[in-house]
Amino acid sequence: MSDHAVLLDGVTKTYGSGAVEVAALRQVSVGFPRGSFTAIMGPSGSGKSTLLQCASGLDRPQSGAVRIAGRDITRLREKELAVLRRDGIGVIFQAFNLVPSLTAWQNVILPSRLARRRPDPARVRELLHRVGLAGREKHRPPQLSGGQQQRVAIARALLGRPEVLFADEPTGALDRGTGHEVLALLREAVDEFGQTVVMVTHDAEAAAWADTVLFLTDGQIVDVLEKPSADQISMRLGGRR
Ligand SMILES: Nc1ncnc2c1ncn2[C@@H]1O[C@H](COP(=O)(O)OP(=O)(O)OP(=O)(O)O)[C@@H](O)[C@H]1O
Repeated sequence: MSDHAVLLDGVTKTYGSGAVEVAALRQVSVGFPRGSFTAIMGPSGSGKSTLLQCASGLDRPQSGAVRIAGRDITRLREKELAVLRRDGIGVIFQAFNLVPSLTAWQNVILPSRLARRRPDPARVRELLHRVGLAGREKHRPPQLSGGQQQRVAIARALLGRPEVLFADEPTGALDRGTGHEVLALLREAVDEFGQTVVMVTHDAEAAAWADTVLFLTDGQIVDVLEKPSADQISMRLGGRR
């Protein structure tokens, strides 16, 4: 058994064809060790979201393999992939995918219920509290701001303690305090529960919570920093903060 929770091997993803063809990922090979926290950074359009989409099985690459728990998910049938995505993978993406007719609480526990698990109400309460939604449990998504909806999605992704958590800009829409709490929750998922977190971010301070920071440019990994400080990350990004 590999000690990688997720392994990409020669992953290539191209959008469009002919004159409008864009190579979003070019032969990307990278492993995310079990129980590690990785941040992915890079300029706009460098392929960060595409990497998360392919790694989480939301999109299929043209070539290459994506192994989760040793299985190449690019070869799974839709039904098998849906089960893996429900039970083993948590996603925190900008498209929140909340059910508008359900309350925040009901949205958080929905995947567990679909998987026939019985969520612990104390844990649901704690998660909603820590993402700053105490008192909002009965609100439905249309009654919540965009950032609050995203926090419901974060609590939902954390509740099932999936092996792997993919997060695309999880703190982008949050104030500093709530962003800090969300990063602490992701760090705790790794340190206390051995989960694997892969997070795309533009923010050097957020990336400094990770064990490893990967830099993408033009669909390729061009640099890797281990345990960098926010200042080292900013310097690598060219002094911008
Ligand atoms: N559905 C699509 N159709 C066509 N091109 C796409 C599609 N999705 C992404 N691309 C292109 O693929 C490249 C990589 O996009 P991606 O969204 O992965 O970049 P990113 O690094 O996440 O950018 P950002 O930081 O702006 O979110 C870009 O050139 C983008 O225009």
